[in-house]
Formats: sequence, structure tokens, C-alpha cells
Amino acid sequence: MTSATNGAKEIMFATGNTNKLREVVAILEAGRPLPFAVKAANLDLPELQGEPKEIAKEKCRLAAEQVGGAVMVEDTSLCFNAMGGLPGPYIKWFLQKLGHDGLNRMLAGFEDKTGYAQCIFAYSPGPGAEPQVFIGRTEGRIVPARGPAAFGWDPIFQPDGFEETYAELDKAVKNTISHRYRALDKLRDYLLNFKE
Ligand SMILES: O=c1nc[nH]c2c1ncn2[C@H]1C[C@H](O)[C@@H](COP(=O)(O)OP(=O)(O)OP(=O)(O)O)O1
Ligand SMILES: [Mg+2]
Repeated sequence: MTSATNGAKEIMFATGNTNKLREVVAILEAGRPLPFAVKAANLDLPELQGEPKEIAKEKCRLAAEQVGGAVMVEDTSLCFNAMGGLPGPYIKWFLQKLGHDGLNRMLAGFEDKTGYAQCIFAYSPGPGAEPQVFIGRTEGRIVPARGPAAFGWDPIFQPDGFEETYAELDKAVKNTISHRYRALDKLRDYLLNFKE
């Protein structure tokens, strides 16, 4: 850990996804504020392969090089239990090529429709530093699409304990139970502990 963590007054959130940005802003506004100003950096970050934690770390290293300062990124997976956690970090391409219906059909041959949404935030105080990672998971199951198709796979993910899909849930509710909320809340704890 470098002293830059304490000194940073501003953190860039690097993403090419405006829906993620909107949720991150809403989560931070609804809860304890970060001890830093969060600014958006619209970067086109590569879709890396490998273990989700390593993907988030490497994405963060690349983003820190590009912005030249403190940065956070996140990488999101949608994992099907019947398929050993796949598509996982590759969900972006599966969603793009197969759509909501195709993703449901992938599970047609399996009894088990359960899965989980996982978000991994990675934070770096600046270029050259080892990123810290924070994992948030929300368990649920894959269902035929219901609700507005405004954000990725939201219509086909029904979190445990709810009758609604992510897409049908009020945004304010999604933002208190989501994989993204859970990961960001851990990062917030970490950053608040460095405040003074
Ligand atoms: O809460 C979510 N609800 C529904 N869909 C979601 C959510 N969060 C990410 N997604 C989608 C976006 C992308 O198709 C894939 C993750 O890929 P991922 O690389 O993390 O996102 P991205 O490339 O869109 O933005 P970024 O520039 O931050 O990498 O799952
Ligand atoms: Mg991406």
C-alpha cells in the first residue's frame, strides 16, 4: 500500500457502460459518501480472459495507466451454477450473441436454473500500485425475460427473496441488494478507513 491512497482527493470510475455509472452514482448518493470525489472516465477497457479477480485487477492496472491517478473499475459476471459458473466474465458476449432467450435456452437441459450475479470492484491509488479487489455477489435464478430491457441481463435475473427480476425491481431496491451494491459497499468501507 502506498501513501498515495491517503493523499488522493479524487477517484476516477473508469467504465464504458453508462448504466453501471448511473448505478454507482445512485449507490454512493444513497449511502455514506466516499471521502473522495468520484469522477467518470469513459474508457474503452479490454474484455480480458481468466479468473474474475485477475480480470478486475488487470483492468484496473490498465485504467490507472490511462488516467494517471487513482482509479476504480469493476467487472461483472453472470454465473450459472449448472454450468460451473459459466458464462461468468464472458456474459457480455453470450448476451450479445444469444440474447435473453438464448441464455435461458442454454439452461434448458439442466434442472438447476440457479446462478449468481457477481461484481468485482478493483481500486488502485495510481499507476504501478497493486489494485485491491472487493467482491459482491447476489444469488438468484435465470428466468424468461420480464421487465424493461434497459440494462443487460437484468430482465432474466431474479434475485433470491424477490418475485421480480432485476429489471422489474425499483432501481432503488436493486441498488440495495445488487452484486454491484455489495461490492461497492466493501470498497467504500476500505476507502473510509483511509480517510484520516
Ligand atoms: O447489473 C447489471 N445488470 C444487467 N447487466 C449487467 C449488469 N452489470 C453489467 N451488466 C452487463 C454488461 C455487460 O454486457 C456484462 C458485463 O461485462 P463488463 O465488462 O463488466 O461490462 P461493460 O463492458 O459493459 O463495461 P466496462 O467498460 O465497465 O467493462 O454484463
Ligand atoms: Mg467490459
